[in-house]
Amino acid sequence: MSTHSTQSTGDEGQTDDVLRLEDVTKQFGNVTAVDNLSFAVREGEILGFIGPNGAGKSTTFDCVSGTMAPTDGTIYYRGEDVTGRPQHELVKAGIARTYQTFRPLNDRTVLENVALSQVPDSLFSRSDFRADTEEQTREICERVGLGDVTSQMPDELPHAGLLRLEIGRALGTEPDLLLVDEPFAGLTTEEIERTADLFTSLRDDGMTLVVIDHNMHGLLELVDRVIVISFGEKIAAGTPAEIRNDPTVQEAYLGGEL
Ligand SMILES: Nc1ncnc2c1ncn2[C@@H]1O[C@H](COP(=O)(O)OP(=O)(O)OP(=O)(O)O)[C@@H](O)[C@H]1O
Repeated sequence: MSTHSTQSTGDEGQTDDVLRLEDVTKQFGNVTAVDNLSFAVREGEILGFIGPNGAGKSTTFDCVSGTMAPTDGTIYYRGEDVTGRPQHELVKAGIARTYQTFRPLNDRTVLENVALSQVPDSLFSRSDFRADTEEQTREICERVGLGDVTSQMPDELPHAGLLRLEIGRALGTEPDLLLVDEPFAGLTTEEIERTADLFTSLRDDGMTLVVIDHNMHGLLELVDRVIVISFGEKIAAGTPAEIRNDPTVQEAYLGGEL
């Protein structure tokens, strides 16, 4: 992971970009889900990526993480053009994501779920499961708050536990850049605080995060900077305070309080 750098506002002229999208468009037939979208993610920041329902946030994550290729535009990761690369290559390069709908392996324990998320090259030595893999897996389980339930099955976990497992599986790939899709949905206020603390600690260790969420209070408390999209287009970028008071953003949310 990389060293945390000093934050600043705005979106232009930075040289410490981890990720840069240039004019990215994604169409599904006649639907333009992402429309000529450009923005950068800086080393060591927690970036909020928000917008109303259907604005194109998850589709942007899909394009960045290699779940699908954009129709047009370019995605740079650490200066390299990675547009349209398959997900397994991007995972190896250091990009991980979580999904709104959790995707655990339901017939595997918590420990096995996290172990199996690790990049296959590092998982086995010949045919043996490496001892250091298990140690690392247990450390990840501890880190996400699942240290006491490593032998449980996913269906025994409460919603917050499944979220932690989703994050643990992403951490198993040892990402530099973690894309988190709506982590706070369905969590209590206390669980939101604990999850936000986990993200902050990951950032403090040098990871860069992009977080989508509709819980504005939780998100704006957490992030360093925010990009707002509506109908696939960027409509605002700034600090949480700037975004809270931005009339364009308030209008996009149909008068909803930010
Ligand atoms: N696979 C698909 N096929 C067709 N249309 C799609 C597909 N995926 C997304 N869309 C459409 O693209 C648009 C953007 O969807 P997306 O899920 O990216 O929005 P979002 O901002 O993540 O929304 P939400 O906050 O509700 O999760 C929507 O109009 C959606 O219906």
